[in-house]
Amino acid sequence: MSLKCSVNFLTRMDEARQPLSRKVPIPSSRINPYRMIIVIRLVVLGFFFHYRVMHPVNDAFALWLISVICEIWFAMSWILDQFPKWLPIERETYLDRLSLRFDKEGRPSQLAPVDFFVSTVDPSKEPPLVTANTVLSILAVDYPVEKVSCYVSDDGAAMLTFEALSETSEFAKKWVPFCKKFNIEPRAPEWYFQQKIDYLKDKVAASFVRDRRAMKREYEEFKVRINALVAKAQKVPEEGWTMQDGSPWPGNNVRDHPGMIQVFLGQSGGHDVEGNELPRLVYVSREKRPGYNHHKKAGAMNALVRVSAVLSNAPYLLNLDCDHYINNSKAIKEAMCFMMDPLVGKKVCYVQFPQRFDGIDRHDRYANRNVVFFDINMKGLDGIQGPIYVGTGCVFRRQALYGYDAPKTKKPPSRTCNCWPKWCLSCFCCRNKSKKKTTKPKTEKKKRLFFKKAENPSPAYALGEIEEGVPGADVEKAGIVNHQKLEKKFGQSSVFVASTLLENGGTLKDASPASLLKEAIHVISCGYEDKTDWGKEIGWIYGSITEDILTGFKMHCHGWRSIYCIPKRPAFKGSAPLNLSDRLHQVLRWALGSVEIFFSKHCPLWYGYGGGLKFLERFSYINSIVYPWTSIPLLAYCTLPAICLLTGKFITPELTNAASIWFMALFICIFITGILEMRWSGVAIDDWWRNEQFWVIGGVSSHLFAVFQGLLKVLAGIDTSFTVTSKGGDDEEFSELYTFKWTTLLIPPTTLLLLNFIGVVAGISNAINNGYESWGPLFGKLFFAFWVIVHLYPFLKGLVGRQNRTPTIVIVWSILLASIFSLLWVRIDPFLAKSDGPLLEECGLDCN
Ligand SMILES: O=c1ccn([C@@H]2O[C@H](COP(=O)(O)OP(=O)(O)O[C@H]3O[C@H](CO)[C@@H](O)[C@H](O)[C@H]3O)[C@@H](O)[C@H]2O)c(=O)[nH]1
Ligand SMILES: [Mn+2]
Repeated sequence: MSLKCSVNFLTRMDEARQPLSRKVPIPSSRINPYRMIIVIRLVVLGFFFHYRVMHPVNDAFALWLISVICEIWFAMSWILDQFPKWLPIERETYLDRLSLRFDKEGRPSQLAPVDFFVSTVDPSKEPPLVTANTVLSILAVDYPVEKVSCYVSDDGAAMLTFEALSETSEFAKKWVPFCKKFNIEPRAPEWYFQQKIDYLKDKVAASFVRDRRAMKREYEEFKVRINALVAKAQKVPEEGWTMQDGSPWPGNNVRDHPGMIQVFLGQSGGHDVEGNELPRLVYVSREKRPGYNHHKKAGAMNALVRVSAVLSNAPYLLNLDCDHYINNSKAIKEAMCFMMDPLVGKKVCYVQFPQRFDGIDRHDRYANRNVVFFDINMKGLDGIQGPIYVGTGCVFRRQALYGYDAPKTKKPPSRTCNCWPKWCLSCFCCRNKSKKKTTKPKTEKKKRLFFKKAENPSPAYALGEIEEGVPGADVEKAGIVNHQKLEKKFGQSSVFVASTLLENGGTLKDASPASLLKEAIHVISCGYEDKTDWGKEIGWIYGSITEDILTGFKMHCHGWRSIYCIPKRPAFKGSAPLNLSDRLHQVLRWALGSVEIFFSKHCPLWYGYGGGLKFLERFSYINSIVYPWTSIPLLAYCTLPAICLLTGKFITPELTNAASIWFMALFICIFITGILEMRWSGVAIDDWWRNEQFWVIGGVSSHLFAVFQGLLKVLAGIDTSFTVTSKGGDDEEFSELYTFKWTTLLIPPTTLLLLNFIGVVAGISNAINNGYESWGPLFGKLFFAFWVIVHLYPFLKGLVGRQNRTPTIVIVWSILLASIFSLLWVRIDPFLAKSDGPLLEECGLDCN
C-alpha cells in the first residue's frame, strides 16, 4: 500500500510540475492551404493591378482613376489585415494542475490575489441592476475569498449607484454562499434565473430545489428594492440628495465633488449568512473639479489602480465594464494558468478573453458579436505577440501597468563558460544591470529586505538600496533620491510608491485602516496626476476614447506579450447595442478613437520603433488605427456603380479574355480565402457575411463621420465626448432592435442605397429601350450595384423598422441628396464622351 501511495504521490508531484497551459497550433492541413491561397492571391493581385493600371478607360478616365485608387487602397488594407493572421494559435489550460500546484486542499491557497475593477458612469444608461449583477458575479467567483477585492468606479457620482451597491452587498451575503454551495453557473442572478435549461441536471443535493426557490424569491425582492431606488432617483429633490444619515450627498454636483470611498464587506464588513468571510467591495468615486481633464474611462481606471494599490495591492487586476459579468466562475483561474506559470508567466502583461454577448438578435443583424474579430484576428495575433486589449474582460499584471519593460528572456549560458558557479555569477551580474528585476533570486532578496524594514516609515529606502546597488552609508541618501524619482513618476503618495515596489503585491500590515483610507482619498484627488507619468507612460493611456488600444499598444511596445484565452464556457458576457442608431454611434466612437490615435504621438505608423513591438503586431495596430480612413475610398466605390449605370460608362475598358481571367481569378481567390479562413477558425458563414456587410455599413457612415470629427478635433480643437452605450435592462425581447432614433449617421448609407436603386432602374429601362445588345455590358454594372445593395441590406432593414415605416425625415433627406446627385451626373456628365446623348431623357418605364 505504501508503495502505491508513493507512486501516486510521485505522479501527482510530476503532474504539478507540468506546464499549466499548452499552445494548440491549428492543424497544418487546415492552415497550409490557407497560407497558400494568400500567396496566390497576392500574385493574382499583382497581375490584376498590372492590367488595371495599364488599361485606362479613355472615355471615362475619371471613373477609371478613382476606381483604381480605391482598389489599391483596399488591397493595402487587405494586406494589413491579412498578414497578422499568418500564424493563428489556440490554447489549452490545465486547471487541475493549477490547483495541484497552488491550491491544494487543506492547505492555505497560494493563488495570487486579484483586484477586480468595474466601471460605471451613468445609472440611467447603465441600470444599477446590471452593475449589481456584475458585482455579484465577482463576489461569488470561484477563487479564495481573501484574495478577491472588488472596486466599483462611479464616474457619475450617483447616490443611486452608491445605494444600489449597498443593497447589493447585503444581498451578496445570501447569494454568494448559495452559488458556492451548489456550484451554479453563471453567478449573476439575473442571468442564472433566466436560463432556459434544466436547472436540476447534475444537481444531487436534496435541498437544491428548495434553496433555489427561496433564492429566486430573495432575488426578486432584491430586484424590487433596486427598482424602488431607481424610481426614487428619477426626480432630483431641489436641495439635492440626502444620505440615510441626513447629511447631503457629496456628489450632488457631478462635475464638482470630492473623492468618495466606501468599503463594504471584507474582513470587518460582515460575513455571509453561513458565517464565512466575503470578498471586499469598495465604492470609489474619484474627485471631480471643473478645469481638470478627467480622461473618461482611462482616468477612472487609473484612479482604481491607485486606490487598489493602497488598500489591497493585488499583483493582478481584472477590469470589466459594468455590464460584463463573470459567466464562468473559473475564469480567473484560467488566467492564472498563464500568469502564474513559471515558464510563460513572467513576460505576460495581460490575458485577454474574448467579448461574448447576451441578448443579441438571432441573426445578429449589425454584427454585434464581432465573431470575425474575436475568433479570427485575435487568434492570429496570439501567434505573434498577443491579442490587443479590448477594454474589458482582461486580467493584467499590475507591474506591466507601471510602465516597465518586460523582463528580458534569460540568455542561455555561454558556451565558453562551463563552470556552474561562474555562469551563475555572470548571470546574476547581468541581471543586476538590467533595469527591471523580475528574476527569482532578486525578488526574494527584495522581499526579505522589505520585511526587515517594514516598520521603517518608507520601505522604499530599503529597496532603493538594491535598486541602485549603493553600499553602506550612502544607502539612505540614494534611497531618498530614488524615492523622489519614483514620486515624480507615480505621484506624491509614499504609500503608493512603496506599493509599486512590491512585485508580488501585499500592503503594509501595520498601517491603520483609517490612515490607508485617507491615503486612498489622496490618490483619487483630481490634481494627483499633475506632472506625473499617469496616462502618459503608466496605467491606462490617455489621448483617445479607445483607451484600450493605446494601453495595450504601449505594453507591447515595452516588449510584453499578451495571451488570448478562450475557455469553453465563455468567461465573461456583456450586452451590446441592438438598434441601428446606437450601434452606429458605438462604432463611430471606436473609429473616432482610432483617428485620435492616428493624429497622436502614439500612432503605430511611427511610434515605438526599436522597442519590443514585433513587426506583424505593428501591422495589426496600424490596421486598427487607419481603418476609418478606408471609408473614403469605400464611399467612392459604392457610388461608382450608380454613376456607371446612369452614365452608361464603366470602370474598365471592354475586357479581353486574358483580362477577364485575372478578374475571375481574383474573385475566386477572395472567395477561397474566406472559405479557408472559416474552416480553420470555425466561424460560421453567416457570421462571416454579417461582418462583411457591417464593414460596408459602418464604413460609409460611422467611419466617415469619425474621420471628419477627428479632423475637426485636430484642426479646430473640438474635444470628443464619450457617449456611453445604453445597456438595456430586462425589457421585452429584442424590442430594442427595432427602436429607431434619428441620427445624421443614417444619411450617407441611405443616399447610397437610393442612388444605386435609381441606377438599377435607369440602367434596366435604358437597356429595354436600346434592345438586346445593350444587356451584355449592363450585366457587369448591375452586378456591381447589387454588390453595394446586398452589403447595405441589413441597414435597409434597420431603416424600415418593425412597422415597415421609415421615418419621413430620412426619406426626405435621402431623396433630396440622391436626386441632386443624379441630376448633377446627367447634366454635367463628366465621364461621358460628348458624342453620347444623355441617358435619362429617353428612359422611362412607359417606353417599351
Ligand atoms: O467617463 C466614462 C465613460 C465611460 N466609462 C465606462 O466605460 C465602459 C465602456 O463604455 P460603453 O459605453 O459600454 O462602451 P462600449 O463601446 O460598449 O465598450 C467597448 O469599447 C470601449 C472603448 O471605446 C472600451 O472601453 C470598453 O471596455 C469596451 O467594452 C463602461 O463601463 C462605462 O461605465 C467610465 O467609466 N467613465
Ligand atoms: Mn459596452
